[in-house]
Amino acid sequence: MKQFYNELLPQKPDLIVFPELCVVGYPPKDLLERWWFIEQIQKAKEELIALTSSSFHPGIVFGLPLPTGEKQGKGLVNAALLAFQGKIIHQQNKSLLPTYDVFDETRYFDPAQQQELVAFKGELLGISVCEDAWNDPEFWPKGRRYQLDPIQVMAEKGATCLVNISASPFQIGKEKVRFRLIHNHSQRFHLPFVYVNQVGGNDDLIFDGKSLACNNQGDFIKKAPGFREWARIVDLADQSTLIGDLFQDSIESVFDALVLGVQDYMKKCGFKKAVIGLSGGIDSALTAVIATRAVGPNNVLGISMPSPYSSAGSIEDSQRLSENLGIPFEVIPISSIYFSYLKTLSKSFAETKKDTTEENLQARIRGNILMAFSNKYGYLLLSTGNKSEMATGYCTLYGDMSGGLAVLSDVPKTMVYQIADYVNHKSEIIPREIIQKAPSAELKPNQYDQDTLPPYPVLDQIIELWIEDGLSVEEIAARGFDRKTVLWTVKRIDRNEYKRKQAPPGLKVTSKAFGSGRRMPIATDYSY
Ligand SMILES: Nc1ncnc2c1ncn2[C@@H]1O[C@H](COP(=O)(O)OP(=O)(O)OC[C@H]2O[C@@H]([n+]3cccc(C(=O)O)c3)[C@H](O)[C@@H]2O)[C@@H](O)[C@H]1O
Ligand SMILES: Nc1ncnc2c1ncn2[C@@H]1O[C@H](COP(=O)(O)OP(=O)(O)OP(=O)(O)O)[C@@H](O)[C@H]1O
Ligand SMILES: NC(=O)CC[C@H](N)C(=O)O
Repeated sequence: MKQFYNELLPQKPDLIVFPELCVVGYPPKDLLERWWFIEQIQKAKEELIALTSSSFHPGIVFGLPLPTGEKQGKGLVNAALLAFQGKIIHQQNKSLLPTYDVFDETRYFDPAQQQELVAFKGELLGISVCEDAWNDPEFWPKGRRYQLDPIQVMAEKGATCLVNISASPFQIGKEKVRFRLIHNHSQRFHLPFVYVNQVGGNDDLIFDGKSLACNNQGDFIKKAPGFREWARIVDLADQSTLIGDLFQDSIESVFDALVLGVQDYMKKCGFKKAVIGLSGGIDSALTAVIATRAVGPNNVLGISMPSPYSSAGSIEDSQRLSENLGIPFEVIPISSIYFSYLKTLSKSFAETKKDTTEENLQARIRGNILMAFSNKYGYLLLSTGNKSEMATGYCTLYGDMSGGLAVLSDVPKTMVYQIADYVNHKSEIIPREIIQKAPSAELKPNQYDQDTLPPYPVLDQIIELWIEDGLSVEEIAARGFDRKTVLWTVKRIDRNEYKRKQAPPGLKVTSKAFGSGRRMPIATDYSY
């Protein structure tokens, strides 16, 4: 923050705006329950105020948790402060505390009691915090709506300029929603609107930035690029509106989001290098591309671990992928370990037939080897399972589910292919053979995903309707899907909740990811 402040000073801005809770990151979760954490926030606040002490310096708006000093309630607010000439000249707390999906703000914060404006350099500023700008019926199709509209209150009190500081995580299609939201406010009240969003990854959430500003007609006059920190001066009287393609293509933005998610997870957790099991399949290939883009080719190790059931292509294709990416590559055959396991267990399993037990042994041997590299060299193991597999439990607990971060766990298999096509749009990075081969776990002879699962285009639509849209079995079937397939899929999704509870955290890119925003019981028995 200080660096940006100092960089912008020579351009003599009036006001510098930073995002919601920028002092602590979003969401700080139960750290907010530690008194020493709150004390550190106070120190950071004083340092930021001190930046503005010279009378030549601009004001700054920034977001942070602040104690209310009250014995009642939660005792904290999610606040926006305006500091100027070494003092706080305005505090506006957040009114609408989102408590749904990944948001849990009523657990920690008390809502604002009122909306106030602040006079600043000839303007009356209406400063709001993220969700306070989201009370627009257009965006709550299921009827959820707050009674209060803080933006309307500020406009009616006579604001001449609206500022919203946000921590709005990425999800597919959300960019357009935010644009419409801010445009609507600006046009409705004939006021300029400055919207400043966080950027960076925090665990499962990826903040894409893409801050923007409208003039008093609702025309966009500045848009920040996505997925990187950026600061520019905006003249709110500017009438030269942005035209052309305002929205980033959604597949490209999912790729960028995943890269940033991996990059920040590794940086913030102290990992320099990552390790990935390369099967010659598309999931591990795409994971390797994302990791390479995130931390550079010298920091990603690909390991091929052929078993008796691996196709010849599994090693060759992985090797070609590694060459294309410029990442180091090792081959560690697992056949002898696998046969040794079978021998060790042969007496105990003598009366039994081969089943998934033997399949899973291979996945677990690979998981063990990858974790040995993680332990020995401090690599982060990236797991490769996609959303379709995580939904249906088509993955082995303590096997291919091993790892610290599940890069694709919110990316349906059909989207994995779309992202792979995007990756290859300029030149072939993922070898064509990897994209064209039929998905196979290669854990027994002639095993293909489609022998166990419905075709991915069908499966992914059912998953979306069940998980993201919350439809019932009957509603999904009414959309033209075979009822038996729908029932099989949703039962399998429910039955595999136990696996997802033990899975590594995954990066959220859809409106409903498995993770902090979807809380389901494991032990359930209800009719569909
Ligand atoms: N409610 C519950 N709470 C806690 N634990 C529960 C449980 N229900 C079952 N379990 C346990 O879970 C075990 C079954 O889970 P698990 O051991 O994972 O094995 P399972 O799900 O039976 O088998 C894994 C399946 O995934 C396929 N696979 C594996 C690896 C990669 C890929 C791929 O294409 O990427 C596919 C593989 O071919 C097989 O069909 C049971 O033996 C039981 O111990
Ligand atoms: N032969 C192998 N060598 C190295 N890693 C493997 C191998 N087979 C499987 N894995 C690891 O286990 C994960 C699950 O792979 P699997 O081949 O079973 O199915 P998949 O979900 O179709 O993945 P992929 O598309 O990457 O093959 C792979 O992504 C990879 O990380
Ligand atoms: N931090 C917030 O208040 C985020 C909630 C808001 N609806 C968003 O996703 O942008």
